[in-house]
Amino acid sequence: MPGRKDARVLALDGVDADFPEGSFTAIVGASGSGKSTLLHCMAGLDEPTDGRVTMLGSATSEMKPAKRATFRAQHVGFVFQEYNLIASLTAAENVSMPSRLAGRTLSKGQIDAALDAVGLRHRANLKPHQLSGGERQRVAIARVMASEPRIVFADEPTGALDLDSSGVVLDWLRQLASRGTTVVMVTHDVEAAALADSVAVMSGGRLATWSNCRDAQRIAGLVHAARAR
Ligand SMILES: Nc1ncnc2c1ncn2[C@@H]1O[C@H](COP(=O)(O)OP(=O)(O)OP(=O)(O)O)[C@@H](O)[C@H]1O
Repeated sequence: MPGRKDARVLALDGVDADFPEGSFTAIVGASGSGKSTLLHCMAGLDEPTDGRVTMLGSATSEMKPAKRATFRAQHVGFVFQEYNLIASLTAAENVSMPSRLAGRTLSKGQIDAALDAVGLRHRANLKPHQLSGGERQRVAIARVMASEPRIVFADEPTGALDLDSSGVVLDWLRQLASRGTTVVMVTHDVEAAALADSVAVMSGGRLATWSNCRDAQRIAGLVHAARAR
């Protein structure tokens, strides 16, 4: 822990998981159970003190940071609650940025289509501070759509959205997986988790249960049971 050298937190403990290509997995669990840490370790945003992460056949946890960043730019998309939009760029420029970093230039038509899909074409020239929280989240989604990554990590993708927009986002994540993208989504929303192909339940830094359950109430029960264990 920063500033407290002796204090140690075991955020993840013996997690062993495989996310097949084209699968849509929800990671659920009580607050503090390690969901975001797992997502960050998988995505290479945090470095595990022990263990190994492999994506698309490459051991990304063993890559040097610069190589891992290039790998992420080429293959990975993020939909995080903090949006991670670049403040000085417009919505349209934010959408085109990952592809530019990966060495591809998007046409105006591709950028417009991605913004259209999330209902924000009319906001293309605005900067993040001129958009609402939900709109920023939708720009982050358009950005991932336009760059068509092979893997998408989503952390509470519906957290800042109203019911309608949540439905659009979840539909889109489903479609993405059906086209072969691997989607891993951390969520507290059991209704959202019920739309995934499988649900991983975390508790105390461990993966407590895997389930194919599509019933929100039963998923809530699994979270509760894992917490009680
Ligand atoms: N930078 C950090 N320093 C110290 N402890 C941390 C840090 N990040 C996370 N933790 C701890 O690690 C554990 C797992 O945290 P994590 O954020 O992964 O949980 P989570 O399941 O995503 O929680 P939430 O649903 O509340 O977002 C928690 O006990 C948390 O307090």
